[in-house]
Amino acid sequence: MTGVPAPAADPAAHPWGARLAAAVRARESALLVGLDPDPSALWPGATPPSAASPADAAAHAVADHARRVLDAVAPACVGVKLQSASFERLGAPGVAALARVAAHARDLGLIVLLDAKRGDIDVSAASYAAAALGSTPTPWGPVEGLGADAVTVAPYMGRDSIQPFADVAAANGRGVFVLVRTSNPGAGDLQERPLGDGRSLWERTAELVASIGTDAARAAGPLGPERPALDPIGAVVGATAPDHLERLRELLPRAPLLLPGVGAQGGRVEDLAAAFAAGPGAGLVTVSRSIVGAAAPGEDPAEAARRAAESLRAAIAAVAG
Ligand SMILES: O=C(O)c1cc(=O)[nH]c(=O)n1[C@@H]1O[C@H](COP(=O)(O)O)[C@@H](O)[C@H]1O
Repeated sequence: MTGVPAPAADPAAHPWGARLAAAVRARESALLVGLDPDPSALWPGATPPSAASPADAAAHAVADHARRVLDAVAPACVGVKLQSASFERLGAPGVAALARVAAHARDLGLIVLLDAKRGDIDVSAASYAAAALGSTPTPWGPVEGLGADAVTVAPYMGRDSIQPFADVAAANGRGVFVLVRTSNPGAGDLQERPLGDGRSLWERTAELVASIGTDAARAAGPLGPERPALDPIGAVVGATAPDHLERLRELLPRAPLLLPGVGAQGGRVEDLAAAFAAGPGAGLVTVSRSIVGAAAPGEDPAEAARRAAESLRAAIAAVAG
């Protein structure tokens, strides 16, 4: 333990990299459970209030499902990745459910990562960043956003679209994960394209992320021995392309890497060793379907999810060393 408290305690007082590493050490897990709730495929048992509107009923059921998933798997996890649109699609009740689920995750001591893949011009990016990670000054006083610990960001619009997230994150002890080399088949369409200098677009994106991360670390304090091992700006790197991991780690020596794509998309924890090289928090594996949908027909979904999460936690620990 480093003396840096785990996620919920006064985030602004400690840089994200140090907080993330402390959380992974304290919980002995580098696993984030992903919640992408489909209202038509929830765990059985939710009973919405009678006479509720469809949106209220669905949001109630989604929140109840999400709470039960978290209660089952939290002991094996360091955090939860909440897929924003899965909640937003239920309108205002869905957004309220997202906030309630985030609060429940925090109560369980989990890091809350909002997976919203934002990307916009600077002024709009600042609004998105405040909504996810910060607060907004108003004539009536500051208004808190969701209070997530970190958010995913799409880099297509370039440095000035990412920088507001880095700024809001730094001011609040939060983190950012920028899409660098995603897990989906379409990643090849653009990210693998060679640029004029022979490097691929994902390599150039990784360099941009490293540069923003170094600037953020410099702004937080001297880049000497006191600098946390991890920068506040991380990268999303699909577990479906493990051959890229060594090069990514070379380009991003201090970035936390968020690794989706294990299980349902074919990625394997055993292939991810290079991601963990920079120490606790350097590699974070996020798994949605293979945990939440782990149960065989007739099996208790909570027990199956608990077992799947525990087995992933152990597999990651074995690879991370
Ligand atoms: O940013 C992400 O979380 C993400 C990036 C990526 O490259 N691939 C990817 O599948 N994801 C997310 O991971 C989740 C799917 O996880 P699985 O159900 O475990 O395959 C969804 O929320 C995706 O949006």
